[in-house]
This record gives sequence, C-alpha cells and structure tokens, in this order.
Amino acid sequence: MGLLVDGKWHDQWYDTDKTGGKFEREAARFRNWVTSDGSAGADGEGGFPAESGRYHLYVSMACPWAHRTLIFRKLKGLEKHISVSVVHPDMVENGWEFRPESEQHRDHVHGARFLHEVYTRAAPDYSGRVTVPTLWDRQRETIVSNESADIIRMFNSAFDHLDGVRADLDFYPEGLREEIDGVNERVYHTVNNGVYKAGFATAQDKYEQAYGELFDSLDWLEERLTGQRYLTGSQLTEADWRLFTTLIRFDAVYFSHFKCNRQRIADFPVLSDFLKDLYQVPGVAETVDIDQIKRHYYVSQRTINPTQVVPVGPELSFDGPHGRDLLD
Ligand SMILES: N[C@@H](CCC(=O)N[C@@H](CS)C(=O)NCC(=O)O)C(=O)O
Repeated sequence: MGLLVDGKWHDQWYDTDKTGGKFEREAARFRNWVTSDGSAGADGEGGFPAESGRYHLYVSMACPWAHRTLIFRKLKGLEKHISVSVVHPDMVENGWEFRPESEQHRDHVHGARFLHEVYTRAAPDYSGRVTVPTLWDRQRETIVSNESADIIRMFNSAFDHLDGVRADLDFYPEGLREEIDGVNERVYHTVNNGVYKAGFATAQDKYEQAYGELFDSLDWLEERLTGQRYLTGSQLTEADWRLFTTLIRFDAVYFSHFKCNRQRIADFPVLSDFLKDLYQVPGVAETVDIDQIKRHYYVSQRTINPTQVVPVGPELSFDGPHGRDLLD
C-alpha cells in the first residue's frame, strides 16, 4: 500500500491525521476519454479513437470501482476489442502487483511486476495513488483514464460501431441522465464510498457519521426499489450497476471488516432480491469472484485486520428466485 511521489514508490497507508480521522478519497489523475472519432471527451485531450485491440484494461477482481468496468465490458460485448489484465488480490507494500509466472495475474502488455511501473511508463514523474481500474492505450503508450465513472461511460457508447458490440444496450439513456446522476451522487458518497469512510475512519465520530449515512441511504434504496424494478424505473441503467458492486461485497466484507453491521443486505427483503436480479443477468456472475474479494480486503488492509486471517464465511447465495421480473 503506498503511492508514487515524483515517480518513486513510497510505502504508506492513507493519511487520516490531517482530516481528524476522516477518510477522503483522492481524485483520479488521468482523465482523458476514448471517443468514437477521437475527439476530446468531457475533459482531457483528444486523440483516443475507439479502435479494436488498441486499449487494455487493468483491474482487480476485488475492487468495486474496477468491477463496474468489467461488467460494462462484458455486457456491451467488448471482450474481443478490449483486453484485460487482473492484478493479484494482495495489495501490500508495493501496491497492486502482478504475478508474472501466473496466467491469471500477468501483465499482458508490459510484463510488469507492479502496477506502479505502468503508471511511470505513462508519466515518469507521476505523483499520486496507483489505482485500478486503469485504461491503457497501446498505441500512444499512455494511460487514458483511471476513473471508473468515466470508463463505464466510454464503454457504454464509444465503441458501438465495432463488430459485435451491443449498440442497442444503453445504460445512460438521454432521457434518464438527470435522474441517474442524482441517484449516483447520493449512492457514491454514502454507499460506494460510504462503506470505505466507515471502514477507514480512525475516529469514532467519523465512523458513526459514515455508518449513519450509509444505512439511511440503504433504507432509502430499499423503499425506492419497492414497486419498481430498477433505480430509475423499468430500465436497467448505470445507476444500478454502480450500486450492485457495493451490494455484492457487503455481506462478505463491509458488514464485518468495515463495521457496517446494522444489518446485512440479506436482511433487506427488497435490496437482496434486487441484488439477485442483477447478479443473474447473463455474464455478470462471471465478473464476481468472492474469494478474491475477501482475500484482498482482509489481507491487504492490515491496519484494520493485522492478523491477515481471512474469514471462511459467510455462506452466500445470489441464485434462486427473486420475483423482480413481476414488477415489469
Ligand atoms: N476514483 C477511482 C477510485 C479507484 C480506487 O480507489 N481503487 C482502489 C481499489 S478498490 C485502489 O486501486 N486503491 C489503491 C490506492 O488507493 O492506493 C475510480 O473510481 O476509478
């Protein structure tokens, strides 16, 4: 666990001293966009046209932010156009690492040992955190983006003209954008990042505040999803996928490791069915790896779990009937 300072790796944990024990997530640094014609996107510079085989995605199966991008890659039919490498779940003194000898955790582009080497290839004097997901451009040999919220928007539409891509699937439809953005805003701060704020807090009051906001939001979501299948109505959108990656990790990790223990997702009748409904979308189960999820959090976050012992349970099942299709 650490970060790059002027291109040199430093091993250090998040500094919560300067914020009174509160965890604050650093903003991503690479913010360019792949677009269908290579024009600049919402921010950043142009020159990244959507082409088959050009881009490579670095992910961790454990990471909820990376998980979003894997789901979009899968559902949009981008697997043959965008290659992927999966880091090892243990993120310790060198940050995210590869295991060059293993097919499962190899860097297929650079054969790197550590993800921070990929960052310094893009920017030799880079300062900041080294995070997944990271989208690499083979042609310009640089990082396009390390912000998952942007990467899923690129995957949603920029590659639609390529062979076999599901242009008919739009997870950010024009007419729902305002509503999606509104839901995302609350879910991001209080749920996606809320669990981290609770888990990484080093002061009681900061933990309790995050815990309170998290469960207020889960109650709100439980109610919102009673009587409508998805967060913005009858259409499955990015808002649902962004919530999904936190819910799927909740009972295995956040409930215990991050002390988010008022109740499990399994104890919310509506949210637990919603979770099953999304999990059962064809292709999605293949993006979920509970063993790597548990291994990452319990082994890597030694300030929270110094023994690095990984719990055996809980028993989880996201299969089985959910009845959500009756809401359509
Ligand atoms: N804003 C980023 C956040 C990504 C992020 O924080 N990923 C975590 C893994 S779950 C990470 O790589 N952390 C390493 C670190 O902070 O040093 C995104 O959504 O893409």
